Amino acid sequence: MSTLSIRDLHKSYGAVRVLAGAGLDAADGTSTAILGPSGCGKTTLLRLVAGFDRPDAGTIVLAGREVTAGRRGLAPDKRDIGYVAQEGALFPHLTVHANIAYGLSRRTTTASARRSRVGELLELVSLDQALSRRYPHELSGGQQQRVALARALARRPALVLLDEPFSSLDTALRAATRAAVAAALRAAGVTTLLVTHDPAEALALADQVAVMHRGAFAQAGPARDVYARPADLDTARLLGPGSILPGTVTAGAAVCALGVLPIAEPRPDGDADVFVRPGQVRLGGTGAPATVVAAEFLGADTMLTLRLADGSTLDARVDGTVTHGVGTSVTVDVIGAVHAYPRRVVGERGVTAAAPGLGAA
Ligand SMILES: Nc1ncnc2c1ncn2[C@@H]1O[C@H](COP(=O)(O)OP(=O)(O)OP(=O)(O)O)[C@@H](O)[C@H]1O
Repeated sequence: MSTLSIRDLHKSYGAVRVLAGAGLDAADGTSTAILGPSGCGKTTLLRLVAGFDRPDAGTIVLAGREVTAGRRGLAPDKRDIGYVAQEGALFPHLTVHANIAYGLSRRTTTASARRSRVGELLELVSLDQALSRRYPHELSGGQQQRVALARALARRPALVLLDEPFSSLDTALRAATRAAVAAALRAAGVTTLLVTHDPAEALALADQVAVMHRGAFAQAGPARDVYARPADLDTARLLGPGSILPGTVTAGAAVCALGVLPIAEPRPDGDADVFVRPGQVRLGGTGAPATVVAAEFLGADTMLTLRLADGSTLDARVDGTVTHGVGTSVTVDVIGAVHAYPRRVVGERGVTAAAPGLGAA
């Protein structure tokens, strides 16, 4: 059963069209990551679901109830939604306990029931009970985000919305907070919508990844499926780095400066952009000749930029112990299937479009 059903949502601010027919379903108890480039409309979509703003057209159904019905739609506080903003937005003058208990009604719950619920929630988000007497400024950024999640979960909402909840945290804190939040959400069994522009975050946290471009969803599905078969070149690039090589699809295989390569999904014959991830490239063997034009040492890995025989460049992620200087001649092979998309051409007014006669990606 779907907790959330979004259909054909449209929203413009003045002349700026932000959402253009966005549609998405989130099944009960699952987590969905909305992944998209900056400005594609992710936060706007979340705000419409939360009820902070009204769509121009389209419907949002939450737990079987159309919350967009009527002139104003259902008020945000009646939607049974928990919201975690980019920087937690805890009340600075309230303790951790009071922040988490904020949404628990004093009319319907006793002080001891509230204390015990706050204790449960602190445990759920892996925070020490002793923190409950502290104020937000006495917590690290990661702890603040976990308190914000505990507060959002306090009333056992049908849906939790997370708007880039880890973006203000540094790398180490980010990984630990992400793991704690993911575990808490799983344990709570609550349906979750997470907005992010970080592919690692989307792929690691979510059951479903929904890719948004220019106000609509290009693709949605299980994280592994979307990563293995991105619907278009923009989606492939959004999910992680890769090189785009000119080539063709011929008899079901990609043909480019790297040779004849298997492709991940069937494509019609024709000119193509061939997309290769840096981790797929192996040096040595009998592969295509290339020259190292740049090398960046990253610790465990080294990122090499290679020039191929036809002049195109290819990024390769190799072991950090490999020391190939600029100018070194190497050979390269590709592991696994690559992606190939009908070649995009720049239109008369600078608009990119699929090359004629190749159909949609
Ligand atoms: N209230 C508003 N008035 C005018 N324009 C707005 C308003 N809210 C959003 N926009 C515009 O809508 C577009 C989408 O914004 P939105 O915040 O939804 O994008 P986003 O995908 O969440 O981006 P980011 O990842 O950078 O946060 C942007 O061009 C933004 O400037």
